[in-house]
Amino acid sequence: MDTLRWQNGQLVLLDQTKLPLEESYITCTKWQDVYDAISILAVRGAPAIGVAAAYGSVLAARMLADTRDYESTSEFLADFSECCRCLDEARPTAVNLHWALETMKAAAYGAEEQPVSSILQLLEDKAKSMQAEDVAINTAMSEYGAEELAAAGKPLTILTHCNAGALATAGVGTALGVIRSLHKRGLIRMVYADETRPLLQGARLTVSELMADGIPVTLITDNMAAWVMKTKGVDAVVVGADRITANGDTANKIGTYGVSILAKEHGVPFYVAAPISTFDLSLDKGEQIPIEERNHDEVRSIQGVPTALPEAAVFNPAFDVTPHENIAAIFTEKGVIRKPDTAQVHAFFNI
Ligand SMILES: CSC[C@H]1O[C@H](OP(=O)(O)O)[C@H](O)[C@@H]1O
Repeated sequence: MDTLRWQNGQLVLLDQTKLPLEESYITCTKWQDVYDAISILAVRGAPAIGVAAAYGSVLAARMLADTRDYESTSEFLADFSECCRCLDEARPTAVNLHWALETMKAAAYGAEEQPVSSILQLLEDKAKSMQAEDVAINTAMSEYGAEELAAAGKPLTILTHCNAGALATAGVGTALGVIRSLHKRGLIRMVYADETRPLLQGARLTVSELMADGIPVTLITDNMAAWVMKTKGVDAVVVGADRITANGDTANKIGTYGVSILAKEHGVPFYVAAPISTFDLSLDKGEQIPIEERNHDEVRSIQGVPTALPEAAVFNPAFDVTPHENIAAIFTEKGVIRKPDTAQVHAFFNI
């Protein structure tokens, strides 16, 4: 199952809202299709959202060129930027969406002396290279993370939250990439996967990914994490990320912050695996990260089956922020940031 693939000038997305019981695909022929797919989490996960948006911008560029005979490239670029701005509004927290669209805009403006037809091909090539690069990024990050955790010298029991796997990226995943690499080394005893309410990315996606790879995994409900840490010998927590600020504060799926506190209480090291593109160094600390709030019916139901009265008041933040003090290390494709804080992050980025 490909999370996403560019096929005959169209973006084909695995519809993750239907997994794990149904494998169906959404074919995006215009950028608005990509916007919709991102907003309903048919495609999800920071890196995958970025790559999908990059292809969405290619669809936008083609639509503009097909519907108007531009007198100047600058007019085309202005309209293209507006489409990118609209795509950028699909979801607010994962910075990879913004990073990817800024990258595509920079590529387009870097060729503003060229005719529109050349820019169309350049944008398609750029989106394809972004997808290929994410594959390599995942692999490099996974090795750095596995190397760090292999130092324990024994098979490990890992707890993870949400899905930071192949379904969240173009490659093997971030947190699940580290777990896959550890498994290849014979260093996974068990993975405990939080179901991750309300949308159950852990139960629906992480468990099925790891089972498909023959990696031992046990599904737990989110409220079991503390007891599992206390009674099951969890050696480490490894999660993904959606946005990391300059001091190492990390936004990730709602519930991650609580897991980090439980980990601290039980003396379990807490790790984040994320690509460089997930860092937002324009923000000094996590309280500045925009937190997406989603439809209240996601909390009043499970997979569409009502579990609360329709009038029940609801709070539905899709993410929370783990303070850098709770994070033992951040694994990236360029290396490991241990005990992340502003000084460590700046040193890592040579700022
Ligand atoms: C590899 S990033 C995955 C990251 O994205 C998920 O959020 P969502 O499913 O809402 O896109 C979750 O925070 C994961 O850790």
